[in-house]
Amino acid sequence: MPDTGNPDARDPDARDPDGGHFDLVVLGSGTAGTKVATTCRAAGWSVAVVEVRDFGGTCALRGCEPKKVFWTVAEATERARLLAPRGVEGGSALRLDWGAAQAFKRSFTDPVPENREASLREAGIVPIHGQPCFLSPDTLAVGERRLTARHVLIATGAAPARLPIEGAGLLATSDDFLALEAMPESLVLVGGGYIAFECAHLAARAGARATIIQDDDRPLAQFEPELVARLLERTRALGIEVALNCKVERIARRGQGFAVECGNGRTFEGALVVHGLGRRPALQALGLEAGGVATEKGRLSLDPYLRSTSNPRVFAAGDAAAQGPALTPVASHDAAVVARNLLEGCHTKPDYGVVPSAVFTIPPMASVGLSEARAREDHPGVEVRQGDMAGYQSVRRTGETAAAYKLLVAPGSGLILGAHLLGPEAPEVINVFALAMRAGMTADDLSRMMTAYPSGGSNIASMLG
Ligand SMILES: Cc1cc2nc3c(=O)[nH]c(=O)nc-3n(C[C@H](O)[C@H](O)[C@H](O)COP(=O)(O)OP(=O)(O)OC[C@H]3O[C@@H](n4cnc5c(N)ncnc54)[C@H](O)[C@@H]3O)c2cc1C
Ligand SMILES: NC(=O)c1ccc[n+]([C@@H]2O[C@H](COP(=O)([O-])OP(=O)(O)OC[C@H]3O[C@@H](n4cnc5c(N)ncnc54)[C@H](O)[C@@H]3O)[C@@H](O)[C@H]2O)c1
Repeated sequence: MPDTGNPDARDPDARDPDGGHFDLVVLGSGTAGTKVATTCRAAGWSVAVVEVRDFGGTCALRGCEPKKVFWTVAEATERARLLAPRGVEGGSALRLDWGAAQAFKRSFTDPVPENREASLREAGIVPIHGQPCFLSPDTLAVGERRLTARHVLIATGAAPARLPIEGAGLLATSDDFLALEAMPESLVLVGGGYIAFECAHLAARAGARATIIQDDDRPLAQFEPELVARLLERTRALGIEVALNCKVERIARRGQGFAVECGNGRTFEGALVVHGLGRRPALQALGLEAGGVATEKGRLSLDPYLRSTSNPRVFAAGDAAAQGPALTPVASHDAAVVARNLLEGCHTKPDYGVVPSAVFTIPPMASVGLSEARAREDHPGVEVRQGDMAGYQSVRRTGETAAAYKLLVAPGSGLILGAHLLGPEAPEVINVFALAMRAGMTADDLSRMMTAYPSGGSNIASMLG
């Protein structure tokens, strides 16, 4: 450990095994917490990270990473199936083997807690297991242990939103879904957002009968309606039922499985019912009142620098802060902002202007920047360039039939305001649009850019016309 001249930094754990004073106590070891902890530690601060579950956070253990492992296997299966009549002999008989994919997933997730904890220790950070609870504005209890802190970072992530209906306790979570050893023969996904669509697409490829229930007529409302409509068509063609305008009112056990009853009289049955109703900041049991940390409607009250409005020693980042979309790159961005504000004084605000995101269905859908509706409000006369891509060679050679784009270009300046893509390479190609937007490139600049050919990126010039 480098000698920083700060006595707390030498080894706070050894100095006071039952507690200790730290420059920074971080609550949560996910993307946001780990990045702030390591950045401040590298600057010589004494840092502890308190984690109530395994070290590693949602993305690495129960979110993006394990989901993308399953997606990669499912996508390979689907690709082979689609290309079966075009030369992949035996492709139509292929199916996702969930048990084998689960074992593959665990080869990624199982080592994470030990590795994350070891790398924190190596950096000179003190990892602490347990549930932290504020006792006062600068003191926390973790079991019997007492920690005092110059600063506290709340990076506890999010948890499934509470559903105030009878039988809500019967809902499985995305954690449970991603931990399944075998895929049940049927499942109902309540909510029509990222989690429901991603899980339903995986489940269908593993042979399950999947039903998505959405309370209104706008599933995946963060994405463009035309692209969502195309994805819905493709989703239904896979045999996934998508029930719109169905508000769940009661969940009950029925036989070996469950019945989900909706306000409009419809009932859906499945061996498993999965929560996909949104996630909220995980702030329970933190003793925020004792810490003088104000909340409003279940969210932390933060200033533009991600600092508590009521306790200036406390900051928040990522899903717990809930200032930007609940996504890993946002957690990472928040963390960089908070670390700067802690180390250099509060001058930096987060910038959520260019946040690319993808829903990992098969085919996937991706988006960055403004929606058409928003662009029309903010930029009257916005140019909308849109079209179907099913006939593009890069799409045709995958066998995929659902592919489309919508690009929004500012009138006059020609700047790209938003890009929305559906199709096999959407999550990769969207990053090119994100880069162009971040760099302030115009649509003309971008269409003049050389791209490797043939690739998903080489479609950009055609899309821009
Ligand atoms: C199924 C799923 C799939 C996802 N897929 C994607 C994706 O493909 N791309 C993407 O960008 N985003 C995805 N996300 C969102 C992404 O995972 C989160 O936005 C990101 O992990 C947030 O990081 P964070 O550091 O804020 O919180 P987290 O990673 O959730 O870390 C919070 C940590 O705090 C701990 N904690 C909770 N309460 C306490 C407490 N009281 N005390 C101490 N510790 C506590 C938790 O155990 C956790 O380790 C997905 C989310 C889910 C659920
Ligand atoms: N690929 C990714 O980046 C990814 C994947 C998974 C999760 N996430 C993150 O996690 C968050 C949570 O995911 P999620 O899918 O749970 O939430 P979500 O916000 O994406 O979707 C929730 C859906 O449930 C619907 N809904 C709400 N109440 C309902 C009710 N009573 N009955 C029926 N439908 C109802 C909403 O209208 C919405 O369509 C996402 O918003 C996203 O930020 C990201």
